[in-house]
Formats: sequence, C-alpha cells, structure tokens
Amino acid sequence: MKSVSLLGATGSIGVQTLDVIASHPEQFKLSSMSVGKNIEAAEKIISKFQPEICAVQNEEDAKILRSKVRTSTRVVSGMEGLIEAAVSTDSTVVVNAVIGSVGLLPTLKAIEAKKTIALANKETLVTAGHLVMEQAKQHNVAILPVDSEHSAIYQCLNGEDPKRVEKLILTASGGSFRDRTREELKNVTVKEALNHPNWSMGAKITIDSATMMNKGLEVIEAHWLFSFDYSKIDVILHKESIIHSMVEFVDTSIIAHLGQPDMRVPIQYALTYPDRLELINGKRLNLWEVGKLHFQEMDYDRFRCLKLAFQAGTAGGLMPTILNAANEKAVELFLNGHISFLEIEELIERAMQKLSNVSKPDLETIQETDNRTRQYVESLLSKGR
Ligand SMILES: NC(=O)C1=CN([C@@H]2O[C@H](COP(=O)(O)OP(=O)(O)OC[C@H]3O[C@@H](n4cnc5c(N)ncnc54)[C@H](OP(=O)(O)O)[C@@H]3O)[C@@H](O)[C@H]2O)C=CC1
Ligand SMILES: CC(=O)[C@@H](O)[C@H](O)COP(=O)(O)O
Ligand SMILES: [Mn+2]
Repeated sequence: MKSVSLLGATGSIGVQTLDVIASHPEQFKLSSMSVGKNIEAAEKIISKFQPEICAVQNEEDAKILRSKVRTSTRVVSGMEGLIEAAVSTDSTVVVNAVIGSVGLLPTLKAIEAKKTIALANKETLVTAGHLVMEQAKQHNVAILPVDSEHSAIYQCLNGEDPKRVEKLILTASGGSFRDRTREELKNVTVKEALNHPNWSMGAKITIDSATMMNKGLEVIEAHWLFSFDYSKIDVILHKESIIHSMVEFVDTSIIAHLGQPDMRVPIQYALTYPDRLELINGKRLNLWEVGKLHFQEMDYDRFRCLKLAFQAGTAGGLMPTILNAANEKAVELFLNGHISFLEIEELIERAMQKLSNVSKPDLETIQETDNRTRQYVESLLSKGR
C-alpha cells in the first residue's frame, strides 16, 4: 500500500490522481491533500478519501471547511498548511499538482523529508531548477515526471547511456490556435484560447499551450530533469498528441512513446514506477483508428514564447524565474480580460529586458525576483504600456 500526499487535489491533475488512487484501493491511499479555494470539492474529497490533513489556501475558507468536515481530517491553511500537507504524514510520495511557483517551497520541504516527488507542477523546476535538483541529489530523492512529455522521455531513456543521446525531442500539439497566423491572433478571445484540441486541462496551462509557453516551460523542465544542454533539446509540432515525446540516439535511432492523450497514464506510472498497473477504464490506442500522424518543423517567429523560453533557459540564473513569473502574471491578466492574447508575450519580453540577471540565485533571491517581476508586469499595465 502506497500512501500519497496530493497537492492541488481539486485541479485537473489532482482529480485524475484521485481517480487513479480510487481505481486501485489495494495499492494506494490518500494520506493528505491540499486545495486552493474550492472548499466544496474539498469537502467531497475528504468525505470519500478521509485523509489525515487537508490544506486550504486561506484561513477563512479553512474555518468554513472545518465546520463541515465529518471525519478526523485536520484542516490547515496558508503556506504553512501546504507544507504540512506535503511533509507531515506517513506518505512516501508527494504528487505536486498545484499551479505556479507556489509549488516550490512545499517541494523543497518534501524532498528534505525524503518523500519521492511525482512532479506535475513544472513551474517549480522552471523557477528554481538548480535548487530542486541539488536538494534531490543531496537527499537521494527521486523526482518522477508526471508531465506527459517528460514521462515519455523518462521511459525512452530507460537504461540508456546519456552520452549516446543525440537529442530529446518534445512534441507540441500547437494548442488552440495552431493553424492561425500572427495577424489572426490579434483579436482572439479567452474562450477560444481555452479550447485545447486534445487535452482537457486547467485554465493556465491551456493558455500556456496556446502561446507555446507550455512547451518553453517544458524545455526548461527537461533540461533540469534529464541534465541535457539546451542545444540537445528540440521541439516538433505534432498535432495529434499521440507521440508524447522522443529520444534520438547517436546511431540515428529514435525511440518514441505513444499513447492516448490521457494524463492518468503518466500519473499512475509515477506512482507505480518502476512497475506498471492496469489503467482502469483506459482506452487502448489503435493506430489504424488514428490513421495519419502529422509533424511540422517549429516556427520560432510564430511562437515567440518558445523562443523566449530557450533564451531564458540558456541565459540561466534568474532569467527562467523572471520568464515564469512574468508569464504567470500575464496569463492571469489575459484570463481576467485585462490584456490581449499577443500582449502576453510582449509583457514577458519586457520583463526579461528590464530585470537584471544573477547567476546561481539562492531561494530568497528567487522568491524576491518572482514577486518583483509580477509587480513590474502589473505596473506596465497601470502605465497603459
Ligand atoms: N492539466 C494537465 O493535464 C497537466 C498539467 N500539468 C501541470 O500540472 C500543474 C497543475 O495543472 P492543472 O491541474 O491543469 O491546474 P488546475 O488549475 O486545474 O489546478 C490547480 C490546483 O492548484 C490549486 N491552487 C491554485 N492556486 C493555488 C495557490 N495559490 N495555493 C495553493 N493551491 C493552489 C487549485 O485549487 P482550487 O481549484 O481549489 O482553487 C487546484 O487544486 C501545472 O503546473 C501544470 O502545468 C502538466 C501536464 C498536464
Ligand atoms: C498533457 C500535457 O502534458 C500538457 O503539457 C500538454 O503537453 C499540452 O499540450 P501542448 O503544450 O503540446 O499543446
Ligand atoms: Mn506536457
């Protein structure tokens, strides 16, 4: 029986993780969980899974939840609560499925507590990859990828000598606007941007996918997870999301990972690794039903966010922190109707130009820069750009 701590239980990855846990009750139990603001959903999850701890973002919501909970679950709140949910039970694995750089501190604390990390929260590695990987090495803790591309690469690399790897090839669906020109992107709406062709995901990552920043964040995530230089990481457009990613070797062989676009597969694999379990209600992939698979070279002028992410990753230091924080703020502004779709990349670029870089930043500098970047992006808005 594996005991699981789940951060972000009410989100897209969180709900699918609960589905995996419930589908194999003999294998998994939920020992702790966290939610943001959705306490109605939290109440239902608590009643079904009876975890020891539930962390809620705000104390006011925590008070309401405490008055409703009928189990012995302890309801805690704030960042302290989130960390408690990550470290204070007998769990051996923490699934980090919160959104944004808020996931960084609980990840670092969970590593210190020697928990295996099943990482969906890519912003954590983008904002402070060197700190997370150093900490994991120091405590001999595994970081297992949940992100579909990284889970695919992890499986393609299995047992291979990294020196024999030519390239990691991440596939990108192209998101909601893959067939539109830049001219056509000027007036797209939030509703259109939220309509991803292949995956049903949370709002922020769906917008990231439409701007191609998701792939940019994933390039940086791959750099840290697999220790490859950016010159060895490539992105290719593949609109069907059937090949989840590939690895090319020095002898020209390419190993690819294929499957249905179903996040329960990489979530479950991270929980069972190195073993596998049947995916309950999983749809098998019949390639004759798919028919053709399509591939296209990446156009970095069309997808400027991807270019910015490669620049930030290659520059290193604080640049990925700035890229990530500016993106989080800009996406929030777009989702709230304050800026247009193309202004997302503009604000990120301006933040990267304005804020200065520092190599090997410590945690405090990263947190301070994250805040300062968000404030800078906000200030551009109030100045009317
Ligand atoms: N969705 C997907 O298929 C994939 C997602 N990922 C990555 O996984 C992570 C989660 O994505 P996804 O599930 O789509 O996101 P969602 O927006 O669906 O869920 C986010 C979760 O985090 C909680 N949350 C939000 N803000 C805070 C906060 N400030 N403090 C604490 N908790 C908070 C939310 O709580 P509440 O709803 O209660 O407010 C919710 O439980 C992201 O990093 C994403 O990039 C990676 C690959 C695929
Ligand atoms: C499911 C998953 O891992 C997402 O990150 C997905 O990859 C988004 O798709 P694109 O970014 O390729 O549009
Ligand atoms: Mn992905």
